[in-house]
Amino acid sequence: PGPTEDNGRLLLTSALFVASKLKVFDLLKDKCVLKAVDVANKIEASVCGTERLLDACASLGLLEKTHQGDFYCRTIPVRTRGVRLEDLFTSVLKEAKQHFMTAMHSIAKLTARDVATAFDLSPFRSVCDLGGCTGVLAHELVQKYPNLNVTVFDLPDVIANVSCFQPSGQHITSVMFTAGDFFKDNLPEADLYILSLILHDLNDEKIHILLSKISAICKPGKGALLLAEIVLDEEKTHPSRGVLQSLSMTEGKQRNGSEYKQLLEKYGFTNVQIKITGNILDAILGFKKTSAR
Ligand SMILES: C[S@@+](CC[C@H](N)C(=O)[O-])C[C@H]1O[C@@H](n2cnc3c(N)ncnc32)[C@H](O)[C@@H]1O
Repeated sequence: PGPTEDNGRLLLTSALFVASKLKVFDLLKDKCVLKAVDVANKIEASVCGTERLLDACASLGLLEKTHQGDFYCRTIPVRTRGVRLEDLFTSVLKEAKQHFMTAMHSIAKLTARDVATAFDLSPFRSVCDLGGCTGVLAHELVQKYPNLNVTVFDLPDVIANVSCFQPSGQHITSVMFTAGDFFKDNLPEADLYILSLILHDLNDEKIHILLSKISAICKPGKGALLLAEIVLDEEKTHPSRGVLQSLSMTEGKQRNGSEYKQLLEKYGFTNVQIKITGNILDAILGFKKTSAR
C-alpha cells in the first residue's frame, strides 16, 4: 500500500477507535438520529470537539450526516471480523511507525555523509547519537573514522525494529543500539553527543531537560555536542525548505546560526562552529567548557 492509502487507514482506524471508546456508535445505532450537541451532552465532551469527531466519522463513511446537521448510523460502521478494535489500532500504528522509520532512514542516507564530514571528528573515540533512529549516521561515522565506537540511542519501539535497516553482508561491531528515553533515562557515556533533527521539534522546556542532561554528562574540555539541523540565515527567510517546514511544526521552531550558538553556549558549550553543508542538513559543533558554567 502507498503512503496515501496508509494515511487513510490510520485516519479511519483512529476515528473509529476514538468514536467507539466514547460510545458514539452505541448512541447512534438503531436509527437513532442526534445532533452533535446532544451527542456531546451524552458523552460529556465539548460540543466543538464532538462535532469535529462526528464530521470526521461522516467524512470517512462511518456515520451519515443530514443537511439539518443530524448524525446517524446507516450500518454497523466497520466489520472487524472478530479483531479487537484496540488490536487493529495498534497494528495500524505499528505500520505507521515503520513507515516513519523508513522515511527517516531515506533522508539520513542523503544527509549522513555531509554531516559526518562537516568537522574533523577524529579526536573523539566514542559517540552517542541520541534519537539516532536506524543508525545511518552511525554507520557513516564508523566508515569515516574506523577507531570510533558509536551508540545509537532511541526509543524501545524504534530500536526493536532497526535490524531490517542494517547494511547487509557486514558485521559491524562498532555500532551499538541502546533503547531508552532521552528525557527520562540515563544517557550512555560518550565523548561526542549528536542530536540530528531533534531540537527543532522540541519546545523550550524539553530542550532544557535534554541539553541540561547532555551538558551534565559531557566531559569538560574533552566532550562535545554536534547538532544536525537546517540552519536558517540571520533574517530567517532562507533556505525556504527550512522556513516552510516550520509551518507544519507544533512545539518546536527553526533557528538561525546565532540562535543555535546562543543555545549551545547557554548549556556550557563553547567555541561553537557552524558548517552550512549545501545538503539538506547543516552541522553545528560546540565543545564543553573546561570549567563549570
Ligand atoms: C526526526 S527523527 C530523527 C532521526 C535521525 N536522528 C535523523 O537525523 O535522521 C527523531 C528521532 O528521535 C527519536 N526520539 C524521539 N523522542 C525520543 C526520546 N524521548 N528518547 C529517545 N529517542 C527519541 C525518534 O524515535 C526518532 O528516531
